[in-house]
Amino acid sequence: MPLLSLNDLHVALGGRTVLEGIDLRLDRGEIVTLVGPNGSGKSTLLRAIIGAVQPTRGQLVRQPGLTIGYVPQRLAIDATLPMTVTRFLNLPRRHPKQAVRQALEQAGVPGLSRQQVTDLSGGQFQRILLARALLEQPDLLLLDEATQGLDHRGTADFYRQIESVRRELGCAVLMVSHELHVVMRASDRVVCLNRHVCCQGTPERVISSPAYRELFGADTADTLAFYRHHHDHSHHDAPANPPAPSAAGASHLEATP
Ligand SMILES: Nc1ncnc2c1ncn2[C@@H]1O[C@H](COP(=O)(O)OP(=O)(O)OP(=O)(O)O)[C@@H](O)[C@H]1O
Repeated sequence: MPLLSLNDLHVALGGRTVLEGIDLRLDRGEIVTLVGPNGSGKSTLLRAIIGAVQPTRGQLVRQPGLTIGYVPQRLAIDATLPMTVTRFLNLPRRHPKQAVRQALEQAGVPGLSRQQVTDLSGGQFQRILLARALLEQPDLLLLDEATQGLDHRGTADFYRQIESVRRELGCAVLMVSHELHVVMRASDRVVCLNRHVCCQGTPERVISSPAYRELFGADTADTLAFYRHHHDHSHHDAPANPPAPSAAGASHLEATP
């Protein structure tokens, strides 16, 4: 049984259909990225999965006992409120000390427990939100543009952390991202959304599909291909984050550096 399956899912907000006929299945251990233009329904889809919005038609079937960790697009914290990271992670309910320590380690920020939340950098705060989601021991981790506002390095580091979380916990990850060039390396599958699912498959298949090119432009697809070249040779300056091997059977888009 899949962790989650959406069958012909429709969602209407304010009397307008924003998601239409969504069929999607998520299995344990896979990293799936949702891409799509602004307003295409990506956040709404995540919110439907956590139960914050109700489908108007279709089915959303969760594996019994499924636990979901959710990292929202943004979270406003009252800057005048003194609060340590540990205290923040224990809201709204307390967790054992060991669990908090472990979540911070898994999020890649083991040393931040006593830091004031308001003193954290943007990248550190996103890691704390990730730790908060990991406290739930999720089978499925949902990330809604979790790297918004981070620089290129911070973004790449964050996605590397997500891959390590997936390895350690064996959870599935569904993430919304606009940073396609970075996400390409970390995703097993890309789902392109524009109210309905336009196309889905391995990153290579999606960027070369006509539906994707129509939405984002052929230029974007060609630029992205550059980021996923395959190394059968060595460089003098090895990249800090070498591209992951491509999935078997994927169409091969290659650019020479
Ligand atoms: N509470 C609401 N009431 C009415 N319409 C809404 C509501 N929330 C979202 N919408 C509309 O639903 C559509 C999808 O919004 P959503 O936030 O899911 O898109 P998105 O793909 O995540 O966008 P972005 O990339 O800009 O974050 C948009 O047209 C938005 O205006």
